[in-house]
Amino acid sequence: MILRCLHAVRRFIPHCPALCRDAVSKRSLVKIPELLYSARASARGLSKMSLWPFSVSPWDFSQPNASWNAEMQEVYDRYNALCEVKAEETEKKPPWRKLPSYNRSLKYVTGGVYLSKIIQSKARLFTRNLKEHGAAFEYVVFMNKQEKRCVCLFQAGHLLEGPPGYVHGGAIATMIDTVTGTLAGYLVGPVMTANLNINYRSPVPLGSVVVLHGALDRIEGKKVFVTCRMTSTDESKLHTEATALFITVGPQWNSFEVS
Ligand SMILES: CCCCCCCCCCCCCCCC(=O)SCCNC(=O)CCNC(=O)[C@H](O)C(C)(C)COP(=O)(O)OP(=O)(O)OC[C@H]1O[C@@H](n2cnc3c(N)ncnc32)[C@H](O)[C@@H]1OP(=O)(O)O
Repeated sequence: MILRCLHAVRRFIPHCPALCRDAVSKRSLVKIPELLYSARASARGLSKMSLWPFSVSPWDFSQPNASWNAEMQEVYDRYNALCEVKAEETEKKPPWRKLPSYNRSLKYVTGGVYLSKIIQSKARLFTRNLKEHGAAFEYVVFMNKQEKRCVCLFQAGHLLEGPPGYVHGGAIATMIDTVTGTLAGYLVGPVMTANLNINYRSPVPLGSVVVLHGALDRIEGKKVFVTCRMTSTDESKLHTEATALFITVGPQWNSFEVS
């Protein structure tokens, strides 16, 4: 019973590997009181951090944090202000909405209802699973449903280095997939990427802030075509251009097997 509890603790404290390794070895059972004390201490520490998984209200990674540079904060403030602007009298909501973002996104988005409970409990979004703020993907998506477009502010951390001093092309592709996929998913429900075409026009300096502009091109049956441009924050410099095709997927996801 105790072992099963410790295994459960190991599953839910992914950021405490040393404790988990110790906790599941039978030899360390004699140290259980110490381990429990240590687990409590870890829990206290982790609960102050963003990734504590037992938190009642999940951590929203779209909130500003200390790793953001002045430019990221300034552009964020600008778009965030748009989310508070009242639209025409006839419309109740402002046209812009800042999307929350969690490290277990599927749990909290509409599409998650199509997935089995097991998939939901295991599903992670890899862009949101690093402990260190600012090390990799710092981003926020603002959605304009009326205009069927979105913008994403992206600050690239040092772990995303490809060519010396510049962001890796795969990391850029990840962000384009994330932004276009979020837009498609927001507009039509759960989708899978079928095709992604990227033209890299100019390298993105590591640590810099860029803006991704995603826009719906068209919808044809199950196919959702989205375009994306990645530019400097003042839009004077084009970094990448991309087109993406998403295919809507539905309840058949329930038949996915989980190992
Ligand atoms: C409140 C907040 C909301 C949002 C909050 C979101 C939170 C967080 C978001 C993070 C956002 C991350 C977004 C990442 C999204 C991935 O990264 S998904 C992972 C990468 N993608 C994959 O692994 C997909 C693998 N491929 C597949 O599973 C299947 O091939 C697909 C794509 C589902 C298509 O399935 P299929 O059975 O082939 O589709 P099928 O019905 O036969 O074809 C439909 C149509 O599409 C066409 N088609 C299919 N594939 C292709 C292709 N590759 N090229 C061209 N045409 C194609 C077919 O020809 C057909 O055309 P029509 O005959 O209808 O004209």
